[in-house]
Amino acid sequence: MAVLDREQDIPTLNAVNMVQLHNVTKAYVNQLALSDINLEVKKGEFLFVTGASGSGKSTLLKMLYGEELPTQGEVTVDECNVAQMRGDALSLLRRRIGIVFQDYKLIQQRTVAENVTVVLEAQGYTRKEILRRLEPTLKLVGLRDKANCFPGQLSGGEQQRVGIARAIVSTPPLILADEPTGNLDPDNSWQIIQIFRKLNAFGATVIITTHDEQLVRRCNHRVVQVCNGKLLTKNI
Ligand SMILES: Nc1ncnc2c1ncn2[C@@H]1O[C@H](COP(=O)(O)OP(=O)(O)OP(=O)(O)O)[C@@H](O)[C@H]1O
Repeated sequence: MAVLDREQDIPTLNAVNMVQLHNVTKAYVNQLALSDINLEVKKGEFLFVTGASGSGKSTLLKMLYGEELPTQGEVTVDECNVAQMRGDALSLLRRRIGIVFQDYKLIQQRTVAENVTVVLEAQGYTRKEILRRLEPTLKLVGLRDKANCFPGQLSGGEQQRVGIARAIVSTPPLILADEPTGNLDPDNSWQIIQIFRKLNAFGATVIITTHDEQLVRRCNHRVVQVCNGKLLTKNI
């Protein structure tokens, strides 16, 4: 996999883009994480973000849902300038983003079904609507027969499917997954990626960070690499 050149297209605002980073720098107190990066992700695209540990992949994703703010530059998601969003507006934007974590972040005392629907309950969906969404979501991630299990009764791959189900049950147009296969073996990793590819085929924009170069090579999707705070375009 050869690194070709910098992502240096100047972004232009238009509705075709789901995500746009324009001259974005992110500095933590003692650490420059990202330096003057530009990135456009079109609606319906599937993007892998690769890079060494500590290169800034998670930071990039966190800026998309407002968990971290850029030190300089502009982060636009679904035509919203994320840094300018506050309170309800930020909550509404986040509802349009499904987030999947490497460590699943499941509630151990709740069943699979409850873990998946807890967000819908918090968002005020009716019981009928929650049930209408639960069944096809569990089917899509292959967990229909595990709805009443607790996370501790599931394998790592199954727990990650619950994490994905929770992220997608409200059918968000943007799905962000931070090292979703980081704790999984190659077979499970591949199955998880197949779920994301299916969601992408249904129209979702998907952005996945990963260390797994082999996995990336098996898929024919766009790849960018974070390296020394810069974004490089990669050819697979
Ligand atoms: N809250 C924070 N405060 C200070 N420095 C931070 C903070 N979060 C991340 N960093 C630093 O910023 C850099 C980028 O971190 P980040 O977590 O984005 O990397 P990463 O590529 O996701 O790493 P990994 O693959 O290990 O998860 C690292 O040097 C990290 O130590």
